[in-house]
Amino acid sequence: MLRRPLTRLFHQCGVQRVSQWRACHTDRSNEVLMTSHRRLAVIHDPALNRGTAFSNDERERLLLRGLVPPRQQALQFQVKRVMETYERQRTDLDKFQFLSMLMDRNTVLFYRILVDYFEELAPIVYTPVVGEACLRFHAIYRRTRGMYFSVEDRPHFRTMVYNWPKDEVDVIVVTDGSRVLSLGDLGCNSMNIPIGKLSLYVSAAGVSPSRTLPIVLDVGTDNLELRENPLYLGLNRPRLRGKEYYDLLDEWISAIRYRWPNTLIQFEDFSSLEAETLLERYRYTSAPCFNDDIQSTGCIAIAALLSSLRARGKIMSDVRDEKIVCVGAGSAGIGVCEGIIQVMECYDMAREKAYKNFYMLDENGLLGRGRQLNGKRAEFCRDDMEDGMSLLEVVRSVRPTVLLGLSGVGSLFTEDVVREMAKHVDRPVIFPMSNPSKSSECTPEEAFEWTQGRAVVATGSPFSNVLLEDGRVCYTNQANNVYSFPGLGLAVTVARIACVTDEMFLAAGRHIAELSSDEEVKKGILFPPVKQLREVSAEVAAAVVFVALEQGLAREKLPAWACESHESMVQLMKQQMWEPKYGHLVAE
Ligand SMILES: NC(=O)c1ccc[n+]([C@@H]2O[C@H](COP(=O)([O-])OP(=O)(O)OC[C@H]3O[C@@H](n4cnc5c(N)ncnc54)[C@H](O)[C@@H]3O)[C@@H](O)[C@H]2O)c1
Ligand SMILES: O=C(O)C[C@H](O)C(=O)O
Ligand SMILES: [Mg+2]
Repeated sequence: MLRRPLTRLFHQCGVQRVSQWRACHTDRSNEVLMTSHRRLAVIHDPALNRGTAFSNDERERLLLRGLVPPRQQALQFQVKRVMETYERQRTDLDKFQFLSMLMDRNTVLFYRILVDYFEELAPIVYTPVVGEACLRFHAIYRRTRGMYFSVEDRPHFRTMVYNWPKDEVDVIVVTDGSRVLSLGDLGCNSMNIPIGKLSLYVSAAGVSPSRTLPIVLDVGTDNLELRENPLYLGLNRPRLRGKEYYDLLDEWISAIRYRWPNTLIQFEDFSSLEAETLLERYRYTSAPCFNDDIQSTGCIAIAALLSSLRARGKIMSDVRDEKIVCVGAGSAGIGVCEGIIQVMECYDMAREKAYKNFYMLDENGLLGRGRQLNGKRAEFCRDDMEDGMSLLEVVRSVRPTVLLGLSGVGSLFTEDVVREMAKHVDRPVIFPMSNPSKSSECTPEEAFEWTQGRAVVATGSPFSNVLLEDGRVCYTNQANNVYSFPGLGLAVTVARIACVTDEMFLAAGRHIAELSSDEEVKKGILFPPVKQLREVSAEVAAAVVFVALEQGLAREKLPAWACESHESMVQLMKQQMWEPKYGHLVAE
């Protein structure tokens, strides 16, 4: 395990331990809601609303008699009705809208169906359909959710944060909409991204929905088509850049920290330069924050790669022998490759040597001799190869074992490229990780067809398994950061982790790689399917908490029984998960 100077981290993050396991942490699944609302105000509050499920007693106390149909229905029948209507929606965007409206109406019912039908619904509320919903946000907008902080709101951020009605916020997901999936600058239309990510914190890791806050920073957009559209809901101005941009971010983070000093902040879909700069600016100087596209994507790539070693009958330390071609040198590509370098370091490989295992390409081809780049990117330039070589040339000359796609450009892994790779390796590892689906560098079907089913495949967006002509089933995996951020959020919330470190993502990635059985892995199933994400999140959370304990960053004193083993910690994490069910509703 890599180590950082912990005393410095401890000091910078202002860690203060609490001495007691707080009683309020004993059972998050069974929330008690208190309300002074009565009559329609109850029904119109999605956190309180139970639709037809209000009990007679609740109808009496909250003055609801006559305001809802007489027959009382259990949650399971509401689920049945909602799912029947959902199935009748014609397009994916209709389904997205239907679910958004349900989310606005009844929190418990929305999350009940999301948890129960996760595999079917996650691709709608999250990748890939959320991308389409962002493109159309201005056209399909119905009701506000979350908060917007715009250039024009400066210098009022410190007062604005008090407009949010909750004193307790566990997780914020924030974007400035500058790089939404591979769809480019979508400005204020990006709000569905934080909403979608947070709905996965709740459904996949049991973070309480009332303690989440989606935020868009409207710093303008350079998307002229949007700006000129009269229905666009963001500011009609070019994107703020340079010092003014960072000043705005400083004001925003200071306002957030003023009201919610411990809240986890997830930076999402910022364009690469800003993503990397903001991460370095805030990671050790303010309370917990991380960049999902860099760190969390690194985590799932680590998991997929290590698990693929098992699939190929190798041992984990063989990671040092991988030859990795990564197409895409944005923050996601760099985050993934840096994550894999950390794994190589765990197996005693010197960092300088580890860089030699990588061949990175951007839109100008291979990062080779003479390429002028700064920071981490410069480390990946190959002095021993000509700059700008094409992907096919690189694959031909390098004979890679692993091909990563983080370019945001669909179909870059052409038949020539994949067949060339497959000539030299028995089981080519092919991870087209770009989102949404149409930006996938190749489809699993193509990867399996061009390698006669020998490839080990993981994609960013969900794809089905593939049936080859000879009757063999080839398994695909979704290498998406959704395997990591919800569990991390649960860990930070429960253990009140002061600072999110790379070691936490590393431990989580290594752990996810162990979750599938040998039999599954041999078939190419690299980790459990998304429908088991709640279990995976508990595993991830436990792995993260142990790193936090080791690094002295857990401020909550956790019960001794939970710290005894990984399994006990998983049990604690499961206990802490919010469950979508109608709990106690107390009339104040
Ligand atoms: N699977 C996941 O969990 C996950 C997580 C984060 C990001 N992503 C995806 O990764 C992609 C990239 O994200 P980013 O933030 O790094 O974006 P980015 O725009 O900063 O980076 C894209 C990189 O690809 C390069 N590129 C563009 N066209 C190319 C071409 N034709 N050939 C080779 N390289 C080319 C660019 O030069 C740049 O280096 C997006 O599609 C995003 O959705 C996936
Ligand atoms: O949103 C996703 O599906 C993954 C990732 O955060 C991305 O930006 O593509
Ligand atoms: Mg993202």
